[in-house]
Amino acid sequence: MVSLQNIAYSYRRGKPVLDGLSLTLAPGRIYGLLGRNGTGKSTLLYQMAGLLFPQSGSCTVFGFTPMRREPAFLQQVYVVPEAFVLPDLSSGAYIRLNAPFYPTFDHALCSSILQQFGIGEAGRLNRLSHGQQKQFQIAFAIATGAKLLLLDEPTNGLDIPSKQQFRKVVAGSLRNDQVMVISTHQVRDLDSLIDDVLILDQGRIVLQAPVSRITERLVFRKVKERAESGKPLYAEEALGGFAVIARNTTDESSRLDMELLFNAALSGETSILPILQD
Ligand SMILES: Nc1ncnc2c1ncn2[C@@H]1O[C@H](COP(=O)(O)OP(=O)(O)OP(=O)(O)O)[C@@H](O)[C@H]1O
Repeated sequence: MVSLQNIAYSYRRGKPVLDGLSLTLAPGRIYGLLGRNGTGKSTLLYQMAGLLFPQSGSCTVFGFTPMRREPAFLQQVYVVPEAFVLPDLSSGAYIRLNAPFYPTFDHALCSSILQQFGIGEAGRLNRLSHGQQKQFQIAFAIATGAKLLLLDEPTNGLDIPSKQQFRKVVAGSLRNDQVMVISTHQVRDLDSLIDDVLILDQGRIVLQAPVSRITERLVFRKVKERAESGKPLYAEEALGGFAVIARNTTDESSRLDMELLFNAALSGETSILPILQD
């Protein structure tokens, strides 16, 4: 269990990035952390990882306080940062040097994911392309078996087949005692991968809801005329008509349009968020 209570954090005085943020994450789930550029998604991930310390409030991760940075905690958390530099080492040498920090590291799983990404025979890591370096980092992260996996914009730099591969690898490898948080502002990349949506805005989580609850209570439709959907809760122009969100009053089954939900949640439209509350 990951629990953040009333966290505040600012880099510069008077400019809070996190401002009274509370959040609880359960094992066995993949959370999609969405937010505009610069809203504080990375800052939030770093609080959970013990890389930044809350200025007020409390954070606990599987019973540990991340800011204490105890070795037993650090073995159980892995962050793939948005930007990183890999050393001038072969993948095998990198794994031999770094895997021992993670007692649950699974070498067979690491090789299998690297194969799936098509970089099984990777040469020197610093000579791989940016996208391939990202794939290597994702494979290493999953293979650590860490109970908290934090992926910051993991699909940035991946081409379309690699994004599909990423979704397949992640969906197929999470154990039910692990929590994964994937931050992105490219909301479509998380389609059909995540269990729960988290939206961060103005220092707080403005929406936390399982995808199942969202599609139970709301319907997402494409219509030619705005009026076709009765009185939608939210509508925006889309190719050939409108994309709309309406209340699901007839157990209609529709596919979550994450981008539309994200736009609706941040549009100032106040009727949608209360409908999705627990
Ligand atoms: N080291 C730093 N010093 C000062 N300000 C910072 C620092 N790191 C981030 N910020 C500021 O904090 C805010 C949140 O940044 P953060 O990187 O957490 O956002 P983000 O949601 O991850 O953004 P993006 O989607 O663009 O990656 C931004 O306004 C950013 O300029």
